[in-house]
Amino acid sequence: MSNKEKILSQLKNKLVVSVQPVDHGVLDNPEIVSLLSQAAVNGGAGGIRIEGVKKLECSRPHLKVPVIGIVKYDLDDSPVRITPFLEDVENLAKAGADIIAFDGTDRKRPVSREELVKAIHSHGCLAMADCSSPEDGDYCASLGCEIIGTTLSGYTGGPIPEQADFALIEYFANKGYFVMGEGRLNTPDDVKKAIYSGASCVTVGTVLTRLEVMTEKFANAVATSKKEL
Ligand SMILES: CC(=O)N[C@H](C=O)[C@@H](O)[C@H](O)[C@H](O)COP(=O)(O)O
Repeated sequence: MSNKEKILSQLKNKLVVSVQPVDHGVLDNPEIVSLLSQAAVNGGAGGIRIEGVKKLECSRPHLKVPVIGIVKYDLDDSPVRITPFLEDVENLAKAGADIIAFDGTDRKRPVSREELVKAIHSHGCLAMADCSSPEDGDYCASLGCEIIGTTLSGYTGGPIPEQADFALIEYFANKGYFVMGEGRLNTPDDVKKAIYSGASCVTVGTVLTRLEVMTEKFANAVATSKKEL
């Protein structure tokens, strides 16, 4: 079995946990990301997604499951945030990523999607395209991306929908892609629906690893249902 087949078979029908604590929050550091990742694996995660080279470096030695690496930026001249540069591909690969995910959308970007995929493959990693639409997925699949994700559906303009994009999962699955259902999968039922829609595996982030975001939801629920003393 090739390395590529091995990694895809390890991920098939598995939960990936995206361990991306709130930016600049108290949990946003490499040791904590490493511990959260290990806890996620202990709870049954079959893969981990990590943002940042240092965090990946620190977590990798403790993880026996496939690791998806990304680096995120807020650029002045491009809306693309996820792994826009070639040097990040190199650094993520050196830090031990098995898979490198990048923004697979057709938007203004510093480096073309073709160049990114080539670089990811040249480092022996699998390429995952974070897509927003059927066109993104079809194009990135034609470039040889091994994993097509719904990660960016709902995040390229307009209001963010409540629900995950199950229709996009189904579209990609019908094309025969290895599909990562990702984005707004917030409950075990969402995850089941994603798999039934054809996802090969799923990624869950915010509800598991952004403690401040989730706490705020509960705190608001309490605050808005206060009874008079
Ligand atoms: C749109 C974007 O930048 N998504 C990011 C990609 O890395 C993360 O912020 C998400 O947490 C991740 O995709 C998992 O999704 P959710 O947190 O909804 O389970």
